[in-house]
Amino acid sequence: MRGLNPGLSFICRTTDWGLHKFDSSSFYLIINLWVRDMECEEGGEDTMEEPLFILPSGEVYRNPTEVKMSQIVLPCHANHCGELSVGQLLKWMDSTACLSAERHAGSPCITASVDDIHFEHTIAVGQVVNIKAKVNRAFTSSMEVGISVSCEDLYSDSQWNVCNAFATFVTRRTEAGKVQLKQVIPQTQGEQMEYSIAAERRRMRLIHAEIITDLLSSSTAQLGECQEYQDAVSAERTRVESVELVLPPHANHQVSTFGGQIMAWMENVATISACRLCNAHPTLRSIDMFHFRGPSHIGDRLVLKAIVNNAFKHSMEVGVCAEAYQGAGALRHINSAFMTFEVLDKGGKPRTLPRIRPEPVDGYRRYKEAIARKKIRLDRKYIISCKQTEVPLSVPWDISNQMYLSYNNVSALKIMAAQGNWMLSSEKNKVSLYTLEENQILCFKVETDVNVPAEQVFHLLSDLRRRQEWDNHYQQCDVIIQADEDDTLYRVATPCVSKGGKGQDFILLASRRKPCDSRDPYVIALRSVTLPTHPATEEYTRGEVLCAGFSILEESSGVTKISYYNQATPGVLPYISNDIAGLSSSFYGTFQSCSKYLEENKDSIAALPPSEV
Ligand SMILES: CCCC(=O)SCCNC(=O)CCNC(=O)[C@H](O)C(C)(C)COP(=O)(O)OP(=O)(O)OC[C@H]1O[C@@H](n2cnc3c(N)ncnc32)[C@H](O)[C@@H]1OP(=O)(O)O
Repeated sequence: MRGLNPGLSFICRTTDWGLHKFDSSSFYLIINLWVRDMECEEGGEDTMEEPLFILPSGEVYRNPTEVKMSQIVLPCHANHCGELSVGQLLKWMDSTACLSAERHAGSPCITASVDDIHFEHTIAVGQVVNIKAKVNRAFTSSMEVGISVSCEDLYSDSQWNVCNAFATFVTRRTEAGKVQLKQVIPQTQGEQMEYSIAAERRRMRLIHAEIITDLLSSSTAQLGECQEYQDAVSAERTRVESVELVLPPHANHQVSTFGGQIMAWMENVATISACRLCNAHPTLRSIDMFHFRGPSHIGDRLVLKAIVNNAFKHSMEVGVCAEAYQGAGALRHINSAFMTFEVLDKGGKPRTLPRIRPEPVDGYRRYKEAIARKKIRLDRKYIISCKQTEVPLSVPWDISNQMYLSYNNVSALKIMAAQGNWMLSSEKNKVSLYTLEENQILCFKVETDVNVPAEQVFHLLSDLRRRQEWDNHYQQCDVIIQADEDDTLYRVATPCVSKGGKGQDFILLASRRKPCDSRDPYVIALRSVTLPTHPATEEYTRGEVLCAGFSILEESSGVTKISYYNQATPGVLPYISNDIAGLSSSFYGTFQSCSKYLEENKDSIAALPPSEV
């Protein structure tokens, strides 16, 4: 039963609403879900496949935008080590994703960007590459396409994941102007989840360049002088410049330069550059976002430049840039990316790399920026790539991981909200309490309708300082840092629940999001973070929240559904006591005072100028 003692009674300490308890029906639910979870793992099911979804007509549902490509890796697709060249893989990924985008749009589409990609495995000649792409969400003229790549060994009948990527495609403008794409209607739970998180990924994508620039300028300023290493390789030695004439075979079906071909050329020069540092075969591990800044056409000369920006113990960062010109025309910036390489020994372990000696001025800048980007990448890996259950409760917050922490905060809440197997536990005065256990985490959802427009509910609930006005579990709430317009760090203190005991305090990151379109809810996500300026004190027990928050959706004019979510982690489950009545009455009481407060104050919120709502 994985740490669960059926004889124990349970008390769950949730962030906001004090101590809550469960009854035996909840306990039965927890056990059942746990057992189901274990059976899945032991059965060794293919985790890459979504379960079949049967339509009311009895037919098996298949996403209408889904496109699949399978390719046997031949020697002509491979490098001299017999591994599929990543450039070739990028071409196949781009084509598959473009066909999916065009299936949704019904018109020609171009690649605008491809988010960061991390390659888990190399693929050998003779193995099969299976690529699957589908449109997760359409915005105005752009859409996010999710791409999954797996490798299949036909002789051993085994499959494994190679990478996942998200690409943004844009429909070509017509003479009438920008095209408005039709919406994607998610059908399965997986599609619902991707649809919901796509909005958050888009937000991050569009601010990515600006945020990274700010981060680099603040963090490189803190770095001291470059370290001098004996036997370091001069960065100049790794510089590569190569030109390609864009010929008809390099064009896509719309007669502009095929995006996959540009990425493949970039990967080629980056590999040469990496090889010059280590004099060995480098393996590409990850690529930081490709952004296609402008088009290129047949007859263009594409100038590709690469250089090793910095080499660390086991990895190096190569900067690559693609520029185009026609005849005597000026250079146009087409694309830039950063690629991380490793050199593997015979046992597949990363080898120690030679260090780099940068050139003065620009070389130093690139060297320092590579250190800052490495930290950002590690933070990203730690926060985003970890499974939710592996992320420690409180992650240290700092300016360099702010973007990924707030992404993680919002997406974790959206993932919880998109779960389809919530079970109604109890209902009272139109407030419903649901429970769900996933991956050893017990989740709660409390839902009610209020006669207040969603925007006003959002305004009131997203300022945690105002919560004391309706929630007596919030004793004190102060803003510590206003990270940006939508992300705030608070310290919240709650009163003690037992006689003579201590109160609890929390350091919370609150991330608020307005809807991307009318089908989206307003979201207020909360999670614990740690801040060196706010350590735990003697006076309070430091409490932690893995994932909590509100989803606020206007169902009809002036009627809004408020859903409050919270998670209890395995760590607190053993302390949970067997009394759902306590849990329910606390949730009901708090929710009712919240609804009452909203309805009483809606006029004062409505009177606020639009900029403040
Ligand atoms: C067979 C594979 C397909 C191919 O080979 S395509 C060839 C390679 N790709 C290219 O040549 C594209 C070159 N880039 C361009 O033409 C332009 O930059 C591009 C993508 C049209 C965007 O131009 P803009 O002037 O920014 O146009 P816009 O402001 O109206 O925006 C249009 C929609 O694009 C989105 N967008 C712009 N930059 C982005 C980015 N970095 N990442 C993700 N999305 C991005 C933007 O949000 C807008 O979306 P929406 O219309 O609001 O839904």
